[in-house]
Amino acid sequence: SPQSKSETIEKAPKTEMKSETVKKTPQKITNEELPNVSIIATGGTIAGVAASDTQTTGYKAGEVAIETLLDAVPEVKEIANITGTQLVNIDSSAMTNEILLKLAKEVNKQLASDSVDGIVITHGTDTIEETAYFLNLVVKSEKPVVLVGAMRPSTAISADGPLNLYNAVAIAASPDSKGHGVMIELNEKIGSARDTTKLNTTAVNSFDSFEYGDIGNVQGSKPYFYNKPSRIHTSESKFDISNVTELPKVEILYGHGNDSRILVDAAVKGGAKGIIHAGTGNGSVFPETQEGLVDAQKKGVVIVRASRVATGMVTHEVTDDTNKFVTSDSLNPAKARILLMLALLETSDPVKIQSYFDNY
Ligand SMILES: NC(=O)C[C@H](N)C(=O)O
Repeated sequence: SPQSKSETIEKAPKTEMKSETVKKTPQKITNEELPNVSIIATGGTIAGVAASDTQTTGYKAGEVAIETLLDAVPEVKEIANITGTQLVNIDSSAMTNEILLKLAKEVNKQLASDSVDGIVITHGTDTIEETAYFLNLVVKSEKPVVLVGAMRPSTAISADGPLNLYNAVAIAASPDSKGHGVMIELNEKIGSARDTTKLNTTAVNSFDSFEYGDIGNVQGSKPYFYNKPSRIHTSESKFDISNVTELPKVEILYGHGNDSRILVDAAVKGGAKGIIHAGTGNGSVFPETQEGLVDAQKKGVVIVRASRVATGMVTHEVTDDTNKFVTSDSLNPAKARILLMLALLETSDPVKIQSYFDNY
């Protein structure tokens, strides 16, 4: 079960693992001249430990604490004053709505302070895109928030965590990064929270925003930006979780041939307030499942037609108006679930909810 440990590190620990270049280049700039970056650690493979340095699967994610992550990359102290908080230490497949709310409140609290210029969140890659999109919708600040993970555990040969973490700090420390919404950094790429997704189960270059493009990249301690997300995010977003203690239950159902309504009925019985249907093609639904969804909608459950296909939008059809269904635009089912949970805090009117899907 997720550990809930909260602590603040005033100074990053000294480490033995320094490169020669770092040793020979004493810092000339005083700490007061450096931006202040807060790192919030939540676990993941970036904090994962394997039995040997050649083991890159079957390891335990969310094992080492933030101090150890920083030990591996002491160079971050040359580009920012670092403070650290260990929020939880979990494999991100175990992410809960409770932790999402706790994290969002912590981020908003820290960003409200003049002593924080940007935030880096270390996170497992399995659900990093959902957490990033959630924060993109509820963070009330223009300051940079960067989520970072790794595909190889911290103990692996050529672990990708240290450079990813260094690059994430470089992004969070730069004034150029303001106003881009929440970002995801892996593999020197800067992706938007809305459009970046995991594309490969194990490869280091797993993350991409393949349909709409990355927003930038980071090279030599500096972010370079080329695109700005045009959908509503952060300060402009209407979603406010400051007084929210629980998110509505939303289930995702995966469409397929020879489907049935069994899982739709189970979701309704289980108390779902919303259902994301990851349909075939352009969000198509198997006939019996469709009947189940129409019945669920009549009971007040909000139905969103999304797609199990990796790219493209689900178009809104006249039949959706008749059925009172919402369509997901170009959000994948996992991200559609995040938006629907927040939308349901406001309303259960499908027309209103459709307008959120069209704009966020
Ligand atoms: N690469 C990773 O971080 C995967 C891991 N299962 C996690 O999401 O925590």
